[in-house]
Amino acid sequence: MKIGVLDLQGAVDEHLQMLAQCGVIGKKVLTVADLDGIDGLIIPGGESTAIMNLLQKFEMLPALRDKVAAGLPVFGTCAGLVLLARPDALAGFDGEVERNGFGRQKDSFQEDVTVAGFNKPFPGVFIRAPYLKSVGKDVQVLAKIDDDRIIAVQHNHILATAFHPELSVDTRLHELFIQMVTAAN
Ligand SMILES: NC(=O)CC[C@H](N)C(=O)O
Repeated sequence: MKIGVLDLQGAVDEHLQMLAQCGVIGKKVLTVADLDGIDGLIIPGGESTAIMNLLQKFEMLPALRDKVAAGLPVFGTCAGLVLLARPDALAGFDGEVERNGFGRQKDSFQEDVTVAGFNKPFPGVFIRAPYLKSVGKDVQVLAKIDDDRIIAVQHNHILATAFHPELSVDTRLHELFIQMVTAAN
């Protein structure tokens, strides 16, 4: 199994280390050609506007959009969630994003979150994190915070979290994604 990590900007090495801990060798994806032959893709956190600009600059956006539409499993964390939700970016699922949704006071924080299907809380690392105000009917909400802020979703072959699982020691979300990749291939 080959899982790519989009390497334009953001927390790339941490995702590669997490994949390695799960027994999967990740591959850095820097060009359109790198998208060929991968079974799944992780889009890291960072700055969604910067990643979007680089996707356009390196002419990767149409190819990646097509792959997402064709069923390539994608796991987006933080800025990756923003790009998956934006209709003009990857349009991976239907959701209304509030960027930097936790404001200045709580720019960065750690909080245990309850994730559907997990038997104990997940240590959520939030860094200028977005949240989803609402999602489409066919999008499964995996976690919420503060009652109504959606922070993890699954939609068919798409997984997205507002927090950074790669910055925790908990591999369960990466394992879930690896299962999704296995199931899709
Ligand atoms: N840690 C992050 O990925 C922050 C995301 C950033 N606030 C954005 O909108 O792109």
